[in-house]
Order: sequence, then structure tokens, then C-alpha cells
Amino acid sequence: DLESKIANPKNWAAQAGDMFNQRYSKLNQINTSNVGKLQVAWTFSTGVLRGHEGSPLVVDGMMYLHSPFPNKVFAINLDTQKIVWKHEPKQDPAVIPQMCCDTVNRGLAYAEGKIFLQQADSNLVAMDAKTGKVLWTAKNGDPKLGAVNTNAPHVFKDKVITGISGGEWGVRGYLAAYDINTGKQVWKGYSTGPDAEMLIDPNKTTTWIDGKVQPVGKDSSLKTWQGDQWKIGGGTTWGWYSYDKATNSVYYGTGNPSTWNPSQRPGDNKWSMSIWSRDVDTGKVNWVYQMTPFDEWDFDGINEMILADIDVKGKPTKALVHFDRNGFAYTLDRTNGALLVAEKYDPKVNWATHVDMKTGRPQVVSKYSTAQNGPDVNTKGVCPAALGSKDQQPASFDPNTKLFYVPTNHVCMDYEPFKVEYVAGQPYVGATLSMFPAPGSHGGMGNYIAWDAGKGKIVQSKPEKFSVWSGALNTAGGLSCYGTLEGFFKCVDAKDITKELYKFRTPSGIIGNVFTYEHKGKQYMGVFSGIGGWAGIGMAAGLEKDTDGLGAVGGYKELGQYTDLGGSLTIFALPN
Ligand SMILES: O=C(O)c1cc(C(=O)O)c2c(n1)C(=O)C(=O)c1cc(C(=O)O)[nH]c1-2
Repeated sequence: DLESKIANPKNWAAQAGDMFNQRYSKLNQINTSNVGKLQVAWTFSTGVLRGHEGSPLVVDGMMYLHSPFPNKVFAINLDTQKIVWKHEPKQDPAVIPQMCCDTVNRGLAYAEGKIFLQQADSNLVAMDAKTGKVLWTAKNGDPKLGAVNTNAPHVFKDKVITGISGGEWGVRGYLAAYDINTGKQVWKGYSTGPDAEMLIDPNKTTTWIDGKVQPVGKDSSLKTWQGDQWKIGGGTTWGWYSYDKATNSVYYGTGNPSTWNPSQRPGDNKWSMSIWSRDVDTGKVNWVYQMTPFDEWDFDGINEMILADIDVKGKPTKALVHFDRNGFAYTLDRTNGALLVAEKYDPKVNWATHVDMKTGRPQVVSKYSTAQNGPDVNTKGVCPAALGSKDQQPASFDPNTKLFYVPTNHVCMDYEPFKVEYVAGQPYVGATLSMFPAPGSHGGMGNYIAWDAGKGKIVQSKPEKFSVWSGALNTAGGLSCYGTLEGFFKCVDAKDITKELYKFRTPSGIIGNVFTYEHKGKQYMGVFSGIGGWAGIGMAAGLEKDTDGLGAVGGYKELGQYTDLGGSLTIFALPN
């Protein structure tokens, strides 16, 4: 059912439009020659002020919208424009201060006549898509311990897959699968700890060792932590997941090890900061690859895994492409986890010179090693900043140009670790940050780039004033579209991204993802606006000091000259 809904380009039935995370639409009515005539068709306010991430879904003439906390859901009939049903969960507002980077929610999932909502308080809910009636609720985590949720649930086969947030609260990360019909948990695989709890088979699960894919061996995680630190060691899973039917695997990434003070957790801290392939039916780990062993900068590895069949160094490859927070873009063979390409997609990256292709390890520049410099020493000028060369904002893949379109950040930081005591349910951060625009660049804090993942090269780069915190969309109309933090919805020519073909100022800064659908023979494009997320946390949570908001406020202070709060959806179409 979901597969056929996705196959119909009139729908937008999954957060990325498909299960490969490509964010590509076959619709071509809006194209490079007429996009300049785009007009606003309609708008809709969610009535919620904080950051609006993700996008609505469209299935068979109904649109399903979500909001940040309190996670309202609206079902709108596209014929009548009426709200058919509305659901507002009752959630304890005590979860609000347990959320690190604004009270965002990355959207809903659809399957078999059901809508799935992953609430902030960690309850996973299935609703009847026609009526909004709650069919089941599953408790996915304990918000009292900081285990909250922002990720979108993802449906693959008969399972709804969800993750967990709370890396800054010492939450031990995991991915879990629930039966879409009953809400019963089918499997749960932790990011750290004993093999059995991670669903790792020491002899069958493989990783990249010595230039080859080889079995991970016994206790691959436990060996890389001191004492019991792995129990409060992070590795949360709040990103976008993808699925390949051919390998029957779900692909996703794990976040930072806790705490941010690296001196409190010597070792590689496996398998935080890693790319995972798990069997979707059993959760068993096929392969895992760690990008940033012993993280010293908060470079969470949760960014989306985009699956695409491309030429890698001239060879047709079933690839997995990932733009990591650490500033490197990785191309792996998704069938076995072999590392094929790892290159900087942000020329300002300075914390590592390169990735050693034999060990798969980044070569750290000692001056930027916050562990070597030690606690209570401010390590200055690390690029990228903790929020990475790219954060959660998902990139797109265009099968026509064979390129990836990547919303990026151009931000650096000063990072000062300090000793922190673990107290259950309290923040467990352990570093003070301040962030600022990357020095010596175009003067802005963002770039929209076109990337060749087979070669590991930037093809083109379009400068932006602020970080691009919105998800990208490419279409068969030759367009690549995204939003900016000032609030502009933009479409550029996929063949030459420096050519801005359309621009419209929406009501607030954009951190949502561009999506498209067709209704009654007409193509529509849309995007949520509503400033927030980590980059917009200063405005969303009313913070002021430069080091507030885990250091994000400083760099984005100027945003107040361009936008203010407010969540709404803007839908565009060509004139009649
Ligand atoms: O470690 C975590 O559990 C965790 C959770 C989240 C989240 O759930 O939004 C973010 C982060 N970390 C994080 O490091 C980060 O940069 C970030 C940005 C955003 C956002 O929505 O803009 N969320 C989060």
C-alpha cells in the first residue's frame, strides 16, 4: 500500500517523498521556464510559534500537517480545504526544557490508512487517517530522563521505525521498530553496550578494518569505553532513516557520545557517530562504520543516508551518500559498508586534514583537539562548529544530473570542555561553545552546494547570508528548491544552481523541507515556515547571550533583523 502511494508522484506519502531519502519528484509541470511565474495558492497557520521542521504529507487528496510541541495534527481535504479532523495530544509541558534544540518535530508517517505521530514526550501514536481516531499508543522512552523525540517515524514494510533524542542528557541511544497494526515493539537495537543489546553478531556484523570489510569481533563497543560510561554515553538517533528493499535494510546514523567533555570518556566510544545498516525485520546489524571516533566537537552522525545508484570512480555502485556534521561527505557501498569516498564538502573544515581510507579515521589536527588541550581550556577557531557543515536539514539527489543538492552551514566555533556530573534527567553537556561565521569566506553563514558523490567534489556553490537549515527538493522540471533562515523560498536551476529562478518571502524563517504534489491536474509546491531549530533557538526560546542556546545564539544574532516567530504553510502553484 505505502509503496504504491509513494510510486504515484501526485502524493507526497513519506517525509522524503520515497524510502531512499532522495527528495526527488517526477512532477514537471512547474519547470525551469515557468517557475518564475509561481504564485501563492494558499496558506495555513498551525497556531504554533516555535520551529517548524519536516513537511506535510499528501495522500489521495488529503494533506496531513504536524506542528512542533504540542504536536498538533491536521487533516485537510484538498477539494473542500476543510479541516476534516484535528488532533492535539495532551503532553506534559515539562518535556519542553528537556529538548536541546527547540521543540521541533520532523513530521508524520503514513501507511495502510494510518497516520503515525512521534510525540515529544516519546509516545508513538497511530491514528486512523480518515477520522484521526487514536488506534494505539506505544511508550518509546522516558522523558523524565531526557529521552524525548523530535524525529519523524518512518514506515518500512509492516514496521514503524523510530529513534530517540537526549544526547545532551546522557541518554543511551537506540533504534526501535513497532508493528504498524498493534504498536507492539518488534525489536530495539542500542547504539552502545553489549553485543546482544546492540543486535550485533561479532562474527557476522562487519565494519571497515584495514581497507576491507571484516567482522567487528566481540565486544566492539564495550572495549572502546571506560567503565560504565556507555550506559550514559549518548549515540542518539533523531535523524531521517532510509530503506532499500533489495537489501531489506534500514540505514541511519547515531549521534554524539555523552558528555561533550571528551576527557570524561577516553576511547573511540563505539558505536556513537556511526552509519548503521540493520535488517528491517530483525534489527540485526549488517554493518556499521564510525565516522568520528572519540568525538571532541559534538559532530553527531545522525544526518540522513541517501541511497542512490551512481558511478563511483567510474564504477556503477549501489551507493549510500552521507553529508556528516564533521564536514566530510561519505560514499559507501550500501550492500556491505565498504568505504569508497570521504572528502570535505566544506572547504573551511580544519579539525582534520583528511580521512585515512585504510583505517577510515579522520586525521585530527592536534591544535583543534579539545581533549588534548584539556578541560577548562578554550580551543579556538574550530571549523565547522558543533552544528556541523550540515545539520538535520536533508539534502536531495537528482537522478537527471546525478548530483546531490546540499544545504550547508559555514560556521566555526570556540569550544571549552568542563567536568560535569551525571544527574538523571538533568542536562549533561560538559562544554561551553560560541559560534561565529566562518572567517575568510563570502561573509555569509551558508552555502547551497551541488555535490558529485562519485568523485567527492563540489560542482557548484551558491552563497547564502545564513545557514541553509531547510530540506531540499529536486524535480523532473529541472528545479532544485530550498528555504532560507530569513524566510525566502527559492528555486534554482538544477543544472546551474547559481541561477536563482524564483524567490518568495514567506511569513517566517524556513527550517522546513520543500515538498510537492499534484491535485486535480495541477502541481503544487510548498514549505513550512516558522523560525527555530538549533540555528533559530535564540528567537524560538527567547535567548539573548552569545553563548546561550548551546552557543548557537552568537552566530545567528542578526536573524532578528530579518524575521520573527510564527508557524505556517505556504503553497505555491502556477496561475490558471
Ligand atoms: O543529541 C541529541 O539527542 C540531539 C537531539 C537533537 C534534536 O532532537 O533535535 C539535536 C541535536 N542533538 C543536535 O546536536 C543538533 O545539532 C540539533 C539541531 C536540531 C534542529 O532541529 O535544528 N536538533 C538537534
